[in-house]
Amino acid sequence: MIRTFESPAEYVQGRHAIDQLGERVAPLADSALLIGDSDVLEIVGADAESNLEGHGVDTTIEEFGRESSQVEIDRITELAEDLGTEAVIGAGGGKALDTAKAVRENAGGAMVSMPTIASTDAPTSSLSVIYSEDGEFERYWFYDDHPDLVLADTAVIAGAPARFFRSGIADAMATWFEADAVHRASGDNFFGEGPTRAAHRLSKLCYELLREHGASAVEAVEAGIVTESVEAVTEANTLLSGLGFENGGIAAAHSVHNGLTQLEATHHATHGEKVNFGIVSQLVLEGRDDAFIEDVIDFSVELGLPVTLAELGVEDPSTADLDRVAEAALADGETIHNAFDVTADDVRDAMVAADDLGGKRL
Ligand SMILES: NC(=O)c1ccc[n+]([C@@H]2O[C@H](COP(=O)([O-])OP(=O)(O)OC[C@H]3O[C@@H](n4cnc5c(N)ncnc54)[C@H](O)[C@@H]3O)[C@@H](O)[C@H]2O)c1
Ligand SMILES: [Zn+2]
Repeated sequence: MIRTFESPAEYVQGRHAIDQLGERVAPLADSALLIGDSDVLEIVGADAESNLEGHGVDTTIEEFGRESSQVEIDRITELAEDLGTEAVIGAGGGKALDTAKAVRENAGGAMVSMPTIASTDAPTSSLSVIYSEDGEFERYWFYDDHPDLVLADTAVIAGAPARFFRSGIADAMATWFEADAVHRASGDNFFGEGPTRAAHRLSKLCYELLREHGASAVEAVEAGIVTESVEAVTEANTLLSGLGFENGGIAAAHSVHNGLTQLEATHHATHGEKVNFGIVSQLVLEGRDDAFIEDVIDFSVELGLPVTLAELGVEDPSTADLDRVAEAALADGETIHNAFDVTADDVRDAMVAADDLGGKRL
């Protein structure tokens, strides 16, 4: 079996890491197009621009329209090509970073991820998740290249609403359960090859850090302060989860997430919040014992993560709705097939059971 492990070229994390943006981008490019939505630009736009310009990187800023859709990718690609910029910098959450990656794929040059929230493991990966303009999951888009630089400023991340940080913990917890399921089923990683032992162990370290530091890190972010717990969890959410999911492979939790996007009512829930429900659904599919599942649910509840469909916005779902979610979770190419041989009835019933178990622990 061929095993592969790939990663971004450089990862930088810490309080005021943004002060190093210019010196780290300058060796990669003489000009940059920085994209972020209006809220993100308000927070980091001016600092990023002056730091880049201060290191001789000619910088253009463009407001991102908030959805990683083909239409938005095409619009920004045209701008990057017209400007002839040598680097695309994505600032913000997963959607801005995924859009920046797609623009780099189209326009060439270097790609820099500057996550301003630790909400997902998108910053390090070499793929984008593409949605319709209405926010429904459409497809994954895989690239040959990883980001050239990932720069995470923990002062910015700890200053953001804690909900994003909690969501990143859920996305990162899924990394362990999914990589472990793929490992046991001899499934593939995101590169279509076997996962390395390193990927499996990094995913486990990711989960351990979350269990050890998750609660205190969430409290710190609620207070807007940076502690070593915040550093540990940011690293787990961003670096370890990113390396772990891509190199270790994902499974049912993310397929349930993708299925849930079929229901309009879930669109206000974050990626991580939907993934959290997917984790418990996956554990039910695996036939884990009651105590194990209750422990994961209790940790989620302690952190304030949703464990029921109602918390995701879906009150009293009809069987037809749940069947639609289950069928979407089992669509061709879905990652659930990496580790599970199950039917739509199995997935629907696992979601009903997860919802029921979650409701009992609230
Ligand atoms: N490509 C991958 O490998 C990968 C992995 C996981 C998730 N994803 C994708 O990532 C997306 C979800 O990302 P997300 O949950 O980060 O949502 P998001 O990108 O929509 O960002 C959420 C919000 O955070 C706000 N924000 C960002 N930084 C802030 C700050 N410092 N302070 C205040 N507000 C701030 C933004 O304005 C935005 O409204 C989904 O599309 C998902 O599919 C991709
Ligand atoms: Zn995810």
